[in-house]
Amino acid sequence: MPGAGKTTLGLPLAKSLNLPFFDLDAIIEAKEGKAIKDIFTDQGEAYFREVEARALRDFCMVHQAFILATGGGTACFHKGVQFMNEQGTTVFINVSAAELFKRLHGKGTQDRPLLNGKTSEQLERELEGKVMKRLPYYNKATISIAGDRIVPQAIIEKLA
Ligand SMILES: Nc1ncnc2c1ncn2[C@@H]1O[C@H](COP(=O)(O)OP(=O)(O)O)[C@@H](O)[C@H]1O
Ligand SMILES: O=C(O)C1=C[C@@H](OP(=O)(O)O)[C@@H](O)[C@H](O)C1
Ligand SMILES: [Mg+2]
Repeated sequence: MPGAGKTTLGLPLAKSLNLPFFDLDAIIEAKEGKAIKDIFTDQGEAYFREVEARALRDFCMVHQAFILATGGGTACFHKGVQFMNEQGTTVFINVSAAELFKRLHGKGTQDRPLLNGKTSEQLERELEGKVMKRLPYYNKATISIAGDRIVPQAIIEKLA
């Protein structure tokens, strides 16, 4: 989910495993020459999902061993989780909707177009709804780690 810590945990995780780290949103922004939120505004979500799916597949064609932080929706559109599971190991960082709300309300929604412009109550409900809707996809991940204070070491232990 957005706010789960994919971007934050990805870099130290990659360092510990001696692997290069990449963030799919950053790759998309570089390719499109604009911020994720501007892609949503200018071209809409369906376009973003196509670009995201293409960027993921292009990336995997040229990279072998890496840690990739995806966006929260990557697994859930265009058979994302199925594709990623064919490529390697996927990790579901399972953080409660209540904790996601604590992390994201206020500034955390500014660059997250799907969560932007909502009241606190709307954001809380939106996060709960999204978690429920997306769980069937996230639950297909190879490895799942749950909790509101996940550290890179905990992921490494699950990978071992
Ligand atoms: N393991 C963690 N424990 C506590 N706070 C975290 C953790 N991971 C991320 N955060 C905080 O949550 C917010 C979103 O993190 P981010 O890595 O951007 O999430 P994602 O890439 O999954 O959307 C940031 O403010 C970050 O500091
Ligand atoms: O959950 C989503 O659908 C999205 C999550 C975002 O990434 P983060 O999960 O890093 O916020 C970004 O890819 C885009 O705004 C859509
Ligand atoms: Mg991120």
